[in-house]
Amino acid sequence: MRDDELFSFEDARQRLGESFDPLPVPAIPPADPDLDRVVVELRRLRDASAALAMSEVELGDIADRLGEVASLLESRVAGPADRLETMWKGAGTRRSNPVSGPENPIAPPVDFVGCDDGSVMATVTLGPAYQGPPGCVHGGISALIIDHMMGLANHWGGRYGMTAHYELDYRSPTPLLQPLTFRCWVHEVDGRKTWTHGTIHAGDRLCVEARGLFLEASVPVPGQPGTRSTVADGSQ
Ligand SMILES: CCCCCCCC(=O)SCCNC(=O)CCNC(=O)[C@H](O)C(C)(C)COP(=O)(O)OP(=O)(O)OC[C@H]1O[C@@H](n2cnc3c(N)ncnc32)[C@H](O)[C@@H]1OP(=O)(O)O
Repeated sequence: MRDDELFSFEDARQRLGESFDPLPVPAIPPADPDLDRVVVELRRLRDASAALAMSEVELGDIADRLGEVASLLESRVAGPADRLETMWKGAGTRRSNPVSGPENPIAPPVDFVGCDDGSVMATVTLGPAYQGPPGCVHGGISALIIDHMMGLANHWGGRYGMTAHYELDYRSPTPLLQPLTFRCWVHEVDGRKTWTHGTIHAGDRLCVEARGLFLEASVPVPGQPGTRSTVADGSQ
């Protein structure tokens, strides 16, 4: 097989044959609209804070005001252990995962689309909060997004599993502040094993190639004795 064939998604669906039976992810149930608004505001703070160091802002006053809000929230929300249990109810972690979760301020967020060709695709522009080399996306952020997206591509291809092995080639710098196209697709399946590939492009330029091996597996769900999650659909 030629190297470029390893990174061709166009025949992903054909390659999967009869086993390509997309399992659409149901729409995320809406939450209290004010909850989503809170996270939108937190993301604005995240992006603004990346530029504070050289600003003219009176930072002492800002720190005091943010501290008041943080104290108010901390005194009223469940602790991390309780939250780990409740976040598996309803939409599961689809609302809280660090890549696309509307409740997670560190999620850029990334919105994914399942394509007829068997791949999953997303276009996202990342800002300075995700910087690694000057003006470029941190390599770990690229890895985070693709790993998560491979899980969705597996789901879209009728597969599931946990990442057992994952490798990336960073082919050229991945720019901040420009639209990036992420694409992932199931490359090969064998029993419990799914090999999934992914790419990031800036325009026509290839930035990252990734390969992952996923193994069918399950883990216990916090707070639900006897229940295990297969990481099949992003929630259960
Ligand atoms: C929808 C949203 C999705 C989000 C997706 C996010 C994806 C993730 O980040 S998952 C989190 C990161 N991954 C993990 O934490 C996994 C931790 N690892 C594990 O739990 C285990 O190693 C697990 C379950 C993957 C495999 O364990 P186990 O089932 O015992 O596998 P095991 O029986 O040893 O091996 C099965 C086969 O896989 C192969 N294999 C196992 N691990 C590897 C590996 N790292 N590299 C290559 N091959 C491997 C074995 O050689 C064996 O092959 P064969 O059957 O041909 O002999």
